[in-house]
Amino acid sequence: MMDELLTPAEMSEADRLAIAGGPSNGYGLMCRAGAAIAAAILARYPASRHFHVLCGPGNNGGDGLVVARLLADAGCPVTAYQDDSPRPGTDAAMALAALELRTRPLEVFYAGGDDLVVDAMFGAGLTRPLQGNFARAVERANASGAAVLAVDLPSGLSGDSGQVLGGIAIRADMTVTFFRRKPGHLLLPGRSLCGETVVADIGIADEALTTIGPKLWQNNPRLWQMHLPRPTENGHKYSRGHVASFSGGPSATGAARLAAMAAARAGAGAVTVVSPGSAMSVNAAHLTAIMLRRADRVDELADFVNSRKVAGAVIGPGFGVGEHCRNFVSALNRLRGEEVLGLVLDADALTSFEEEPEALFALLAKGTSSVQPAVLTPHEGEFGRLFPDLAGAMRSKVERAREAASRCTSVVILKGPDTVVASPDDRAVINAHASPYLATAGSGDVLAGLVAGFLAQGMPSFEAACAAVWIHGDCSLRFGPGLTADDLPGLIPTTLRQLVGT
Ligand SMILES: NC(=O)C1=CN([C@@H]2O[C@H](COP(=O)(O)OP(=O)(O)OC[C@H]3O[C@@H](n4cnc5c(N)ncnc54)[C@H](OP(=O)(O)O)[C@@H]3O)[C@@H](O)[C@H]2O)[C@@H](O)CC1
Ligand SMILES: Nc1ncnc2c1ncn2[C@@H]1O[C@H](COP(=O)(O)OP(=O)(O)O)[C@@H](O)[C@H]1O
Ligand SMILES: [K+]
Repeated sequence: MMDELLTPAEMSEADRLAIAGGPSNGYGLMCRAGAAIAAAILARYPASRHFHVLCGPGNNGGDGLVVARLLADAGCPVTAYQDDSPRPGTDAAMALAALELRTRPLEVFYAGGDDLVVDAMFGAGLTRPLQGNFARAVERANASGAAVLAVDLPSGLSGDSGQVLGGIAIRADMTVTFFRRKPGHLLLPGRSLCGETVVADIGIADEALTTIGPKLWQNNPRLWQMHLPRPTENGHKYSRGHVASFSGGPSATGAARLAAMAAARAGAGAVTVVSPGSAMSVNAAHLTAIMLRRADRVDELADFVNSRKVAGAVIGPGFGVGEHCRNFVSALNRLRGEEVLGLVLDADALTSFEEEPEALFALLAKGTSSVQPAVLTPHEGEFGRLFPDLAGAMRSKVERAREAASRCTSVVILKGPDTVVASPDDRAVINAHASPYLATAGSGDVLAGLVAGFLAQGMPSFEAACAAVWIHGDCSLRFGPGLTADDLPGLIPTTLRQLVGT
């Protein structure tokens, strides 16, 4: 499985283990890395007019020096640029010694539109913003119109967070990294700076992963496909999971219906929109397969959940912010682990706790391991209301989601173009399988309903959340332009059929 993501620190541990286990030493790995890059260049950009290799002072630069040597050996017109020679005794110093070309200073670098620029300035070891000749070389490369291939990571980009340190980074057409992808290849803006990312095998054995024990993956069906619910031959509608989706008042009912339809398409055998009395007639006018039940008070809610075997609940979309919402959330949470298998809190159910997030965290911290964690589905705005100190881009989105999941003892789906799903047990995924056409009103309601549909069928919370995010994204990719949230539930069956069969 290639879905593990390694932080730069974990990658350097993988390098260390590979070197300790032999047969390659550090220079051997560097030569393999350089060979993989040169092969990619000759396969993709063989007709470039000139090959410019920008080298930094560390091992990323060392990879570049190997590339320059191999391109020259292949008869390509190549210039290598480097300001400071690598420290004596390092692998990069060996790469420089093996290069028969004389390197040129970075300040003379200039590329034309038909050239190829190989960015080997900085990779995993970037510690501070690019300045001086490095920053100017990045500007010239980005403005040149030449194709740009980045070694390991575009220079200026943090492999940990996907953030650009200091505002300037290489914009690559292709990035070749080694062994496994890094979070920065998938998190934004990193993903859009990498271009196509290719992972090269440089001879590091997969066993290194056993020692490192990474807990971050690229979201992919391989991680959760075996947990997807399948109906049993002798099942009935309630044994397939009954989901309750909670509606707001008469002018805010659509969101709960979108979530309800998504839960039904996820395979829940029965789905009920639970509505305040004031919105019963609006909801009734728009529902057919989905059932309808009135509940204005907590005792009515509890009565319904207990009598109708509700296994999953989604509350928040269009529900309304305030005390009534807090009361319903805490009533549902009391039932979580008893009647209700799974609870999804979205939108207003999160915002309602803006003034007292600790109260929500205390509610959700159910002690017994037999109770599935709740699933929270904030976008960045809602996330900032519950976790103000974790808002903003100062820390990696993965770290922020993980910290949030631990605080609220729940699975957190931190939505956006690079949605992160984090579990309180520290597992996390980054999702890159989605179309920007998902940025349309109501698509988050569909996602929340999908999660509830899977939870009601007994799927574990983390896997249910990851599956819902990927399937939601897959639907958007298949539909493309013109997508509205109303289209999404109807797209779910085709994706599901590919994952579970007929
Ligand atoms: N390990 C292995 O065996 C293998 C590793 N491989 C390759 O190694 C790469 C990682 O190498 P690396 O650790 O040497 O880091 P790298 O990205 O070259 O930068 C470190 C140097 O840059 C400097 N520096 C940092 N930021 C700076 C700035 N803004 N402006 C100026 N200077 C700055 C920093 O200086 P310092 O911060 O220490 O002052 C240090 O000198 C990895 O991406 C992959 O390509 C492959 O060959 C496979 C085998
Ligand atoms: N640029 C994008 N690329 C991919 N997915 C996106 C993008 N922007 C938003 N999304 C996804 O669309 C959904 C929007 O949800 P949300 O913000 O709650 O909207 P709403 O409240 O209108 O339903 C989330 O699943 C989010 O991850
Ligand atoms: K680089």
